[in-house]
Amino acid sequence: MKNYSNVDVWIQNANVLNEDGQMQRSDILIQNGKVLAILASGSYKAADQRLIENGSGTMTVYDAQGKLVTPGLIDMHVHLREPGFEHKETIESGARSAAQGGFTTIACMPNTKPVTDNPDTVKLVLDKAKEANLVNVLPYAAITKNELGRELTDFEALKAAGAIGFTDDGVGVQNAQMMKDAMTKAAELGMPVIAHCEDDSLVKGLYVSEGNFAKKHGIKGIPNESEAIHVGRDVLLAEATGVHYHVCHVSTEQSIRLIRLAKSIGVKVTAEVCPHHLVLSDEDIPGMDSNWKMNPPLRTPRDVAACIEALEDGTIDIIVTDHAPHSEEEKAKGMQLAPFGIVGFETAFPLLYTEFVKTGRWNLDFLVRRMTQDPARVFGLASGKLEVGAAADLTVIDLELEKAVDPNEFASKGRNTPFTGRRLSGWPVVTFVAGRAVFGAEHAQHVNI
Ligand SMILES: NC(=O)N[C@@H](CC(=O)O)C(=O)O
Ligand SMILES: [Zn+2]
Ligand SMILES: [Zn+2]
Repeated sequence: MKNYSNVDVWIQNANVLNEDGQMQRSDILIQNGKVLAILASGSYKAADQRLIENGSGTMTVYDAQGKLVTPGLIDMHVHLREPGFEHKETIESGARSAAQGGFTTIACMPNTKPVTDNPDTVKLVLDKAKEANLVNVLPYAAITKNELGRELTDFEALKAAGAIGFTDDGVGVQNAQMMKDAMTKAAELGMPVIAHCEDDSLVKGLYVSEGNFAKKHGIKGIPNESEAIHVGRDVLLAEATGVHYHVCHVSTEQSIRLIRLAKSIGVKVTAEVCPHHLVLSDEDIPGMDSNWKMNPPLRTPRDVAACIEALEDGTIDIIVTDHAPHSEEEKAKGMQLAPFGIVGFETAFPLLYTEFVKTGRWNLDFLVRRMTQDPARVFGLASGKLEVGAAADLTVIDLELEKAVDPNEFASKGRNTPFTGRRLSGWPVVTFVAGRAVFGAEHAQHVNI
């Protein structure tokens, strides 16, 4: 046993998933924000005793009491709304909400006001995130100025300012030449293009998908092709340009078919799916309630099944929330007029744990990987794994804790969720970023040794 000295944080009795997906009762030692050691529980006591005898500094001790400790969750698609829409969310409130949901790294979309289409706004986002001092915030920058699809932004300058990829999320890039130019430029810079896939001409004024809900209410629905047409166009352009092309919030069987084909011939394409598109279909929508309105819309049960299978077979790589807060006034405008979007940080893990792991469909390890090391792999991040030397970004999850979703408990300013009242288990209880508890700190006890 090595004599570990100057330990800042000692997490005792953590259940950690090892490389083979097996649970191991472990103690985690943290020093200077990094994982110093992962030891079999019980084995650190003696060393601690020596520390006590030496009488060195202050250590934070947290007894996980057998709770699951995972690498901090990563969410590569979120809306923080600042600058410009601070009444919906701020970087501070969004980061707090992320931490409460167990996320330690989040990548925020540029559909702010001003749009994050210039280096100053990228810097502002990074500065505000630093000020909030909660979770790691990675900004995306827009593909086109003001996300209007007319003129490319300055990719070099945006990359230099700290943007991690380019996307016009919120709208699709309608012009194929524009998308091809963007991909060519991004490929030169070694940056990914992240696409919200939606053909405007097929969705004008529509707000639910073409399915039984639309039929029942006698309204015209959004067809699946509106998404898949862009996916098909873009995988061809990705093949031609060699760019890393990432598909946002995949929701249809047709898109999945195209992504599967593109992957099979070696196109550099990756894809994400949101918890709501794995758990809900249009047939679950209870009525004209805007908390069930999001883009892409909830699709048919057949699409939901296709999304689940695609995640399982690797066609879809990662899970993201697309956390999209809106104010109560905005959402009160009714199904037709309210903005698209639902919040996602604080229900994502418990929802998927309850629906897929507790039911026996997925191993716990599968779910955790899709929310940690897979997003890190897809976007080339250093985080996502619990290992010695890595940043101590960790999430403590109480798999036994069961409670109903109560939006009043959200740290987000947004309350717009279709999951109110749903009983879920597997709630994050403490979130550490670089060894500091940014959520649930009250459970991490300080002792002087
Ligand atoms: N997903 C949504 O329904 N809304 C997002 C935009 C988007 O992700 O396309 C938003 O910004 O509100
Ligand atoms: Zn989108
Ligand atoms: Zn989005």
